[in-house]
Amino acid sequence: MTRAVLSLGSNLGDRFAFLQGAVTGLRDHVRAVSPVYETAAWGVEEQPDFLNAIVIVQADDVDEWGWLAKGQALENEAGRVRTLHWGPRTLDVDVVTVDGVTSEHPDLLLPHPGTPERATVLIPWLDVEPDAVLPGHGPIAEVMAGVSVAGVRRRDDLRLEW
Ligand SMILES: Nc1ncnc2c1ncn2[C@@H]1O[C@H](COP(=O)(O)OP(=O)(O)OP(=O)(O)O)[C@@H](O)[C@H]1O
Ligand SMILES: Nc1nc2c(c(=O)[nH]1)N=C(CO)CN2
Repeated sequence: MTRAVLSLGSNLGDRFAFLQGAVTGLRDHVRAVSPVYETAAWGVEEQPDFLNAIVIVQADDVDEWGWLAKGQALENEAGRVRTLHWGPRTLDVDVVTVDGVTSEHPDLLLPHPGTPERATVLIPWLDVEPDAVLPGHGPIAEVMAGVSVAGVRRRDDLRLEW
């Protein structure tokens, strides 16, 4: 059995519908879904704001590569076109962590190396798992203490169904 933390992001088209589509696609495996956050883009800053959320999933028969494949299938279903690195996208699904698994394979780095710097991941993750630990970095509450919360706003008017 594996349990994974997935990060969802969208900043093109009907952003909320793309996040909801991903959660619906994962529904057999979903254990928790965070609130939705409106977030200023990092990386390439001249692009529309993102909606971000975290989903906790669990399954008997899905390993870390299986979670990556499910995420990529959902991105493809959302019509994602790969253009600019860190550029706009209808749907991004990152595998943040998989319990008990670390990986240095470039196609599947675990934990996802961006996590310790990204309030867009840490804030929604804290909402659903306040005691979570990021392997190699410690409790996420402590990691978050060193990260700016600027540009991250909770959207209580948006709620993902699962
Ligand atoms: N933990 C991971 N989760 C998702 N994709 C990963 C992970 N580790 C490595 N990758 C690889 O990253 C590539 C996808 O990169 P993508 O274009 O989505 O990056 P990005 O979302 O723009 O940037 P970032 O990965 O920094 O969030 C894929 O080839 C995938 O195999
Ligand atoms: N706020 C925000 N900015 C981003 C995001 C994201 O999910 N949220 N994802 C990116 C590429 O992975 C690039 N920039």
